[in-house]
Amino acid sequence: MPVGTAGTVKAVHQRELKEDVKAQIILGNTYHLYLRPGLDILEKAGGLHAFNGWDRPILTDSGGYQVYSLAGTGRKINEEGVVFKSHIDGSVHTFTPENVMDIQRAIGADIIMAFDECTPYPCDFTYARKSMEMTHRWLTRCCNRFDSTEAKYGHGQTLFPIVQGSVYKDLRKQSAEFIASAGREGNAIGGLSVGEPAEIMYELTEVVCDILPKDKPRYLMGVGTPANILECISLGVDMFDCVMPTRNARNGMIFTTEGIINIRNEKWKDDMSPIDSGLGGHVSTFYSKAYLRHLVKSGEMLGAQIASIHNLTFYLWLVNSAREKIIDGSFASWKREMEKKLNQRL
Ligand SMILES: Nc1nc2c(CCNCC3CCCCC3)c3[nH]c(NCCc4ccccc4)nc3cc2c(=O)[nH]1
Repeated sequence: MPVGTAGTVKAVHQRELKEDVKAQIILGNTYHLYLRPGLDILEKAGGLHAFNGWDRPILTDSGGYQVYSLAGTGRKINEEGVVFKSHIDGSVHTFTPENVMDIQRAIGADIIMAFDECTPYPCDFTYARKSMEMTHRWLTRCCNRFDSTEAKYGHGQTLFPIVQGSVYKDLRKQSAEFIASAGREGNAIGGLSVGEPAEIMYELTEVVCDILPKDKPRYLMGVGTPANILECISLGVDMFDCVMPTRNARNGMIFTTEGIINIRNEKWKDDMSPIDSGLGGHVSTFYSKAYLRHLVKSGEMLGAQIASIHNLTFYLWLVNSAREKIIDGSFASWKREMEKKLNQRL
């Protein structure tokens, strides 16, 4: 799911997202959109879909993680919620389980994330248990608020709860059972991809996926590299979001079907071959490596646009290919073949 922050997937038009990248769900950012442009503008527009013109599903995160990672110092967490200072103008705000439900309803997200605490890593068992238990109490408050309010713009909205428990198996099992018992349309796995080794992330993802209901989508938040994604698909994950394809594109890290390219590297200076002839989509075959390198080195906006569309097209190609291989029963062997290339630096 391509990540947007301020109501846009950076440097990419909706038409390109639909026609080139072939994206379905994109992410919006509750923390950012609440601060700017603000709910009054979004409501006047008729919601985020009307505002940015994306007529497919939008998922918004609940803002807790963004406060944790963006507002940094100025925040204080207590049972009520999180008090934080805007990174834009320093104004003080409070997010609670109740008001982030209202905020995400007002944004008009199709998939609304529960208000949780992403437990920092590393932390001791007691801290992780207390943090998980608060996330569970907050989930109950989210469900009560969500179930007693209506969608604002005529289209349905659904709430996904989020499993926590840090890196402790017993807590992860407890949290997965509690989240599953909420009986929602989809379930998310949080508190991972926060600095823990990949093997730990895989082990806990497997533990949680084995407990969450098989007939509901499972969303692993904030993951990840192409290799992480293939491994987690094999463990049972259906949905992913990561800033990597777009953020890394802007500094020249290009994912291709043959391996990873740092386009700023001298070696691509006179390579007139397409960015990635193994990938469908316009930009990957229309533009050369040398041209993209030149644009990125020159800081040209078109460089960020081409690299972002290409990387997103690659990520969507990877997961669509994985789906096809699962259906025709060849996923395990295809994954082994792909893994040789995914980590290869060209
Ligand atoms: N509620 C919630 N969100 C989480 C997120 C944010 C997911 N992306 C939202 C999206 C909304 C729109 C704006 C962008 C973000 C996570 N991201 C990561 N790792 C990222 C690790 C990473 C990977 C590559 C580059 C930077 C950071 N772990 C996460 C855990 C949680 C969690 O427990 N609870």
